[in-house]
Amino acid sequence: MGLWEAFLNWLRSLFFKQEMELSLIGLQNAGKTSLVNVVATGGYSEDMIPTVGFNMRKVTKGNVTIKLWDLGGQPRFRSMWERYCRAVSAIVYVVDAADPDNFNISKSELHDLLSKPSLSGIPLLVLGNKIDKAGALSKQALTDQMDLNIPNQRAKKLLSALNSNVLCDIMSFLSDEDLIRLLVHVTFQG
Ligand SMILES: Nc1nc2c(ncn2[C@@H]2O[C@H](COP(=O)(O)OP(=O)(O)OP(=O)(O)O)[C@@H](O)[C@H]2O)c(=O)[nH]1
Ligand SMILES: [Mg+2]
Repeated sequence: MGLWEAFLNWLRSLFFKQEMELSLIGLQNAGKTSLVNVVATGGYSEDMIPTVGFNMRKVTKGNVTIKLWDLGGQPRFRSMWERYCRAVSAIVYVVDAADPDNFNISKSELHDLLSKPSLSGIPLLVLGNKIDKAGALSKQALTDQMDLNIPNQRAKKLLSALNSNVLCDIMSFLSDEDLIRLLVHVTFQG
C-alpha cells in the first residue's frame, strides 16, 4: 500500500465507524457456531451443541463492528433463514466439505435461498469448512458440487464483490490460518 493511500485510510478510520451485519447459514453440523466463536474469541471446541433457533453476537475490532446472526441449520429452522438474510451486508453459507452425504441437500438449500427475490444483490460468501478432514473436497470440486460456476456476467460481479470493502472487512477478521481452513468461494448474487 502506498504511503498516501495508507494516510487516507488512517484519516478515514478516524471519522468512520463501520458497521455490518452478516448471517451465517448452512446445514446443521456445518460449523457455523464454531466459526462465530473463532471470529469472536479465537476459541475452538469440538464439544458443541446444535443451535436452537438463532444466536446473535456482536464483534468489534478497531472501527469495525460486525453483528453476526448465527442460525440453526436443522430442517425445522431453515424456513427462518430468508428472514434473517434480507437486510444483511453479506450472507455466509457454510458447507461441511468433508460430508458427501449432505452435499446435495446443502446445494438445494443454497439455491433455494438464492432464488428468493428478496435476497438478490446481497453478496454471498460460500465457505467450505472442515478441510482438515480426510476426503474434504478441494475448492474447485466444491464449487462444482455446489453448482457455483457462474456465467460471465456473474463472474464480473464476483470480482467486484471480491474487491468490495464489505468482503475485505470480513476477511480481515480472520487469521490467515482460518482463511485457508475456511475460504472456498466467493460469489455475488445479483
Ligand atoms: N474437523 C473439524 N471439525 C469442525 C470444524 N468446524 C466445526 N467442526 C465441528 O463440527 C461440529 C458442529 O459444529 P457447530 O459449529 O456446532 O455446527 P453448526 O453449523 O453451528 O450446527 P447447527 O447449530 O446445528 O446448525 C462440532 O463438533 C465442531 O467441533 C472444522 O473446521 N474441522
Ligand atoms: Mg450452530
